[in-house]
Amino acid sequence: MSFSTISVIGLGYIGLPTAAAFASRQKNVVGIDINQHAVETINRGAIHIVEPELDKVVKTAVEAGFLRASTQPVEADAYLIAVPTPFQGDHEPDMAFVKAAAVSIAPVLKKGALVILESTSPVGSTEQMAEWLADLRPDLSFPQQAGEAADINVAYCPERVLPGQVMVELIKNDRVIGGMTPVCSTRASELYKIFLEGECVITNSRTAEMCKLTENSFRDVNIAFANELSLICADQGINVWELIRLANRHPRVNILQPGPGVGGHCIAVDPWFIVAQNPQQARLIRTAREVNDSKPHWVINQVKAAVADSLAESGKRAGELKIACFGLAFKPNIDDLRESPAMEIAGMIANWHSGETLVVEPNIHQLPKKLEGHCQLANLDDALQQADVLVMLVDHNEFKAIAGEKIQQRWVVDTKGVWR
Ligand SMILES: NC(=O)C1=CN([C@@H]2O[C@H](COP(=O)(O)OP(=O)(O)OC[C@H]3O[C@@H](n4cnc5c(N)ncnc54)[C@H](O)[C@@H]3O)[C@@H](O)[C@H]2O)C=CC1
Ligand SMILES: CC(=O)N[C@@H]1[C@@H](OP(=O)(O)OP(=O)(O)OC[C@H]2O[C@@H](n3ccc(=O)[nH]c3=O)[C@H](O)[C@@H]2O)O[C@H](C(=O)O)[C@@H](O)[C@@H]1O
Repeated sequence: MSFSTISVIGLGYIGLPTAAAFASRQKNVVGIDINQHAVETINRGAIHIVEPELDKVVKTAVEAGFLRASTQPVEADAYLIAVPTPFQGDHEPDMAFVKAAAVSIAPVLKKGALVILESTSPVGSTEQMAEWLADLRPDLSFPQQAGEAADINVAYCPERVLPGQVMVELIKNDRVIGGMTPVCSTRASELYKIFLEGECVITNSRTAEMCKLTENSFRDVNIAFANELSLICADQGINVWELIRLANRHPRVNILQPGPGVGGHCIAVDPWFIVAQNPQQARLIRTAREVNDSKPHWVINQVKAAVADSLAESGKRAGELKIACFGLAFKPNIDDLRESPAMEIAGMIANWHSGETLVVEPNIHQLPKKLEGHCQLANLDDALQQADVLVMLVDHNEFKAIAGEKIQQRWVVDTKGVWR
């Protein structure tokens, strides 16, 4: 069966670009979201999130009539579910959004439909989702009972785009396709081939789920290695960035970069899904999470030491001393503050410091609520002129371009090694 109507459930950083990619290939796409504001914005041909090039693709698709958004699920030939999968409690995966999405499409499912889970999910989630659907639609057969002959095909197809490059990577990256049966995989591959230039690599749903978690855990473990090195080097009086540059000259060594910690809502979250399912075996993955999560606290101690040195040198009282934090985003040149270690550090500094804490973040116009009343949003030049202690947290292009003489004679804590 061909795909004349495609429905994407969840129109956020993943769902909206995916919906727009299908619509740009002249497929009839209906995006579903529980967020009324997102739905209205998209139906105006605008976007509610920041991602380069997405605005143009959405505008064209909406104006051409191929993309529309709604809060009400519709009958479709294929459904892609891209809703959040955060953790809850002691880092347990929270599948409530996926369940709600599955429950919402169950009444409109028709024989022959394909349902794809894209949300990053623990192993077994696709089978669980198929169970939820089967319970609600006893009149239809699903792969867990009917195998290849099922009325509804179900697959897990994870997304691996990098925020900031989504519109390129969505099309170019290879895609792992984890069907519950080979027929499910074939149909899912046919669907993605509508816009995909990368390859569809077929496996089963459990392996595809684990593959997504593995990719992000791999990155987390490697960043933890760099962060651990930064602690060791600080103790040994060695410049960690020079060390990594040198070590990376080895043909088989490729160390990532240390920083203030690991942020974003993926790398700092997904490895916990493996730990939650396999706590005994996932020792390295857990430790990497702990190393990365503890980095902001180490940075705070560095800041406290710099403040003590600055006070001793200047003879000022603590309340007279100004600290400037450079960057709040979770990584360079974006405005996304989710799970950002820079935010955590700025907040901790402001709570601890009795003087003024300035924050420079060129990608936002207003301080997030958490920091309101505790810090002041300052422009780059004012912060450079006024602050006694400079804390570099995010290597935004604007900060990398600061001339060396502007930061001289100040106490500097540089978590990204850009002002060395
Ligand atoms: N953002 C990224 O770079 C990547 C995200 N992922 C994964 O993709 C999934 C989605 O992530 P994002 O798009 O970043 O999240 P997001 O938070 O930007 O968007 C999710 C959207 O789903 C909507 N939603 C929630 N429950 C719903 C429901 N029952 N029905 C309809 N809509 C509903 C929300 O209102 C929101 O607009 C997550 O599992 C995430 O881990 C995977 C790869 C990359
Ligand atoms: C394996 C991998 O590269 N996964 C990507 C990742 O996107 P995300 O933007 O979260 O990753 P990132 O650029 O590594 O940034 C995560 C965090 O790690 C930090 N970071 C990154 C690289 C590095 O050398 N040092 C470092 O400290 C960043 O500053 C940031 O705080 O997670 C995405 C996701 O799953 O949402 C995934 O689609 C992306 O392909």
